[in-house]
Amino acid sequence: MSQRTVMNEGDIHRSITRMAHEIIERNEGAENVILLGIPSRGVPLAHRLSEAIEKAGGGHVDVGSLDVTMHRDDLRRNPTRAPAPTLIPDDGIDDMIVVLVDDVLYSGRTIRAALDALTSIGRPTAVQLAVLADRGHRELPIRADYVGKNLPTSRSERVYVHVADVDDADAVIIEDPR
Ligand SMILES: O=P(O)(O)OC[C@H]1O[C@H](OP(=O)(O)OP(=O)(O)O)[C@H](O)[C@@H]1O
Ligand SMILES: O=c1cc[nH]c(=O)[nH]1
Repeated sequence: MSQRTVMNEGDIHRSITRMAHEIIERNEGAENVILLGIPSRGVPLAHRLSEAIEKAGGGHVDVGSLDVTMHRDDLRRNPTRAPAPTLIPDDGIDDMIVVLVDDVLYSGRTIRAALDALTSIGRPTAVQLAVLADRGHRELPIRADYVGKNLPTSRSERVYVHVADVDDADAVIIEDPR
């Protein structure tokens, strides 16, 4: 097995800062934006994006978390996943621009489940997607609006995002089982 670090703390910080600027530019400000992190690591990343948006002059952006466990299409194959909290800002998501935040985008199935989960919560004006790492190999017609880094990978590899809030330090690592 081999591992290689493809993003370090500085790279992750710069990517989040850039994505924050892109969110502000695309939405002509961030006053109608809500960030919903997908547990587990999407949630601390959403908080960091919110801080970066505020630093970039976009003002305060609410952050919540969206658990997708019960909406997954592999629930029957893997029934032991523990649900995580869904926490929606008090004013809800109606007529807001929801930016879903996740660490890795791969098959797209987690994001499909997130879109399903959102429909029971409200009707946003638009839903956008921010991911720290896009490793390709999509199985559904889903793409990210904001990407920290595109990581060409083989299917046998696995991408691990470490965030200091949960792990020891910030890093993005590709693990090759061979
Ligand atoms: O595009 P996909 O094929 O759905 O893969 C991406 C998802 O996989 C990982 O979550 P995982 O299910 O491993 O759980 P975790 O967040 O608890 O690590 C990652 O955090 C994404 O949410
Ligand atoms: O490589 C992968 C694939 C799915 N989810 C991850 O976090 N990494």
